[in-house]
Amino acid sequence: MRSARHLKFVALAVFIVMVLIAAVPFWLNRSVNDLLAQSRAELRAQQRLDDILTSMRDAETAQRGFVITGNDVFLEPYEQVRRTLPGVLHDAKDKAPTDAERATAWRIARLAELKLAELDETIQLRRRAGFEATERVVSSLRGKQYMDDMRRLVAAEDARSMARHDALQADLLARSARSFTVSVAATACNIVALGILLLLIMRMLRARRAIAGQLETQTGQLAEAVGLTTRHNRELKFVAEMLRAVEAVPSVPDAAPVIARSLPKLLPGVSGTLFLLRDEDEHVLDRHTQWGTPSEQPSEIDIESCWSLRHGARYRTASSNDLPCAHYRRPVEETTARLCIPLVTHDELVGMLHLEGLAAGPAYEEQERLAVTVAEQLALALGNARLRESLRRQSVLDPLTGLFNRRHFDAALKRELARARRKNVPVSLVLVDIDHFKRVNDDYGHAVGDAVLRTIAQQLRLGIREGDIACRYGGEEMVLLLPECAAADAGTRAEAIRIALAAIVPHPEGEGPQKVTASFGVAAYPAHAQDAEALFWAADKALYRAKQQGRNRVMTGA
Ligand SMILES: Nc1nc2c(ncn2[C@@H]2O[C@H](COP(=O)(O)OP(=O)(O)OP(=O)(O)O)[C@@H](O)[C@H]2O)c(=O)[nH]1
Repeated sequence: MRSARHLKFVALAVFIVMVLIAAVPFWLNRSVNDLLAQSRAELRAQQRLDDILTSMRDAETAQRGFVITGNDVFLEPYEQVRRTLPGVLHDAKDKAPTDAERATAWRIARLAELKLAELDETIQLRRRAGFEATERVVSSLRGKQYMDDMRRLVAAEDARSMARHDALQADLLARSARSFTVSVAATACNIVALGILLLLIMRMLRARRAIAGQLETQTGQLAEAVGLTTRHNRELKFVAEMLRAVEAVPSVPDAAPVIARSLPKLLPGVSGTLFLLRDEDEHVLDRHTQWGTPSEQPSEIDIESCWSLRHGARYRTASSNDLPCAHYRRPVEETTARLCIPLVTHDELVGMLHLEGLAAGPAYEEQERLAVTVAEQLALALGNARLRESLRRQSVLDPLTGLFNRRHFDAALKRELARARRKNVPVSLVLVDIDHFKRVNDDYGHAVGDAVLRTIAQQLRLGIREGDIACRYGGEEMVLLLPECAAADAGTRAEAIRIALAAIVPHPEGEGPQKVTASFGVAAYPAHAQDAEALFWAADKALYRAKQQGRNRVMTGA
């Protein structure tokens, strides 16, 4: 841009110089014209003086003819001069080019007027007194003197005027020659300047074309960038929407339908399968969801069956030359690509995204970039969901037995009692206390005691329905909360658990007790108590009775 401005400035300067150069011959021509005008004015002034002299000669000849003949016919030229002379005299005096010439013109005019007066006088005399009288006056030579003076003045002026005219001609010739030389030089200069100007204009046009080309390229790049940004923004919006939805799910499996709904929007035409790492087995991933028209995939895969999981990096197959993963059930197609992306967050594997039907060719790179971005974000969101789930579980679960803890039990008891009141249904409570547990600890140590606690917890879990809650209330005391269960049914269930527990041989190798029993205290709302505290107290009293009556038994109600 700066160089274009610079070029414009130089072009303008060259143009001004050209105009100035072109003006020089005009200026010289004007001075030549001035000289010509001067020369012409000189000639006209001279001509006017000559005209006066000629007129006066004509008038004198006419006067002579009249004096000799007395015939008025001879006076005609004289009359003509009388009519025209004043104007001629006035012009001669007024239009003389210089002061000296003006003074001479005045003197000649004065002589002409005197001569004319003398001619008048002789003509009048001829009419009045006849030829002789007139001849005497004419012979006085007064009129001749006027004419001689006039002739002398005009001749002197002629000579001076010729000299001046010659000088002007010489000057004119010199100036014309100079003007020609300058004109030729100016034309040559202007041709050179024009050439420079043309070169500059061509350079300017070239620079402009280059700038226009650059601008066009930049405009194209800008449009491409805007298109790319718009597409990225749309993708980011979809990713953000998906992540928000995944963040809101209560557990990792709940995220599956959200992902299956969102990914087709982000990767249209691409089918996929989401595998998630199994909680209790770090080598197995379960198939959680699929979308699009995916190929058949196993319901669970081993880490070893996928190259991406083995190497911890995305794995792509796009032709039959590529080694397929073991979880592929169909051979690799030549027209589309498959991509396995491990979902890893904070160096921990969360799952694996298997994509199919990816475009082959250059569009693939773009799809892969997006798929990897989505997978990274998804791994993070799923990792967070898993963390949230685990934290939530930890806050309500007892770490040793995996049963709910006392805090959760208290809240659940209140909630179930309120529901029972609203729905007018019973709720039962079963307190479970291990018999002679102190002995187990004393005889085999706390580790074995803990193992016994876990065995009993497992047995309790197995013995209750879905929706029932088993808690470790504290120490070796556990409690079952059985919604919509009356005292009799609760007693029957407790009895079944008791029998199952008594039948277990926890340590067949002899490194722990061969038998474990527990006592059960059962109480129910509304049969034995109306509120949580009373219900618990009633169940505790029943438990106490079971202990009192020899342990390993179930006692019910107040
Ligand atoms: N190993 C282990 N022992 C526990 C735990 N919590 C409580 N205990 C033990 O459980 C025993 C409870 O003993 P007691 O209350 O005297 O009753 P018991 O020996 O079971 O006798 P009865 O209930 O009358 O049959 C104590 O020795 C506690 O130390 C635990 O988390 N792990």
